[in-house]
Amino acid sequence: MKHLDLSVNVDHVATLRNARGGAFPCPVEAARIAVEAGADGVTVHLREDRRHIRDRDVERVRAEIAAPLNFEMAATEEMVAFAERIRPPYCCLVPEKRQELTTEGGLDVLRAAPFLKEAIARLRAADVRVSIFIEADPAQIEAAARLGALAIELHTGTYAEGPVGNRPAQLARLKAGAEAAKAAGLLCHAGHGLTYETVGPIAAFPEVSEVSIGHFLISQSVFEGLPAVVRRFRSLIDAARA
Ligand SMILES: CC(=O)[C@@H](O)[C@H](O)COP(=O)(O)O
Ligand SMILES: NCC(=O)COP(=O)(O)O
Repeated sequence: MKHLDLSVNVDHVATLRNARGGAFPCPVEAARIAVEAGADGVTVHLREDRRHIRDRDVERVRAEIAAPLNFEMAATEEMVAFAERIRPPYCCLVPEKRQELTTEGGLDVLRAAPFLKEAIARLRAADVRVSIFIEADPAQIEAAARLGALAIELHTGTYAEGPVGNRPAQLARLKAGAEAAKAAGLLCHAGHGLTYETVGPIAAFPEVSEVSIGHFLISQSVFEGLPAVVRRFRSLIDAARA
């Protein structure tokens, strides 16, 4: 089966750095180490409140890291203008709520503000490939295609973080979403909450071409070291793909 890209999300290296307000650990250095260990790309989410990744981190990842940057952001005027300036190869539009601990669900494309369409058009004009973080709902996926997205990223959080007994049903829902993306002519990415235990069944979907993994991967690095964790994810993904 075709190679599946692993994009490593370094947001929570910045969370640790910001806990003491200093310069370490550095998310750009983490990105460099992850790529050296076999990551195909780097993901960062610049939140409106800058709680972890900051503007300078994104600029430095873009300028200093050879692997493609997947820039996650809310579809706001501020973020679109930022993306137009740094022109990341990939941009993933995500819903954002100031009080949430992490992203709580997919972007509701059917009810999205009119600005979403303008945001996608402006990003495309800046040569940015746009994906939308979305629930595995065929109606949402078809709407994403109509808006001009190149890809969707299936929200895997409900599968990965929910009760183990619900996983077969959640996987069936995600698989149908992956098939709907393919039928709509969209690339299919997946991510949120994935771990060693939950990545395999998602990587086994032939429609999925990229997974982005952050919180568990960075947390586990405290115990195993970042290169070892990236290598282990790489081999779990490759095994599921074989
Ligand atoms: C879109 C997605 O699932 C995650 O990348 C999420 O945006 C992570 O955000 P935090 O790193 O702030 O939890
Ligand atoms: N898009 C998902 C992502 O970048 C990482 O999500 P998580 O593994 O931190 O939940």
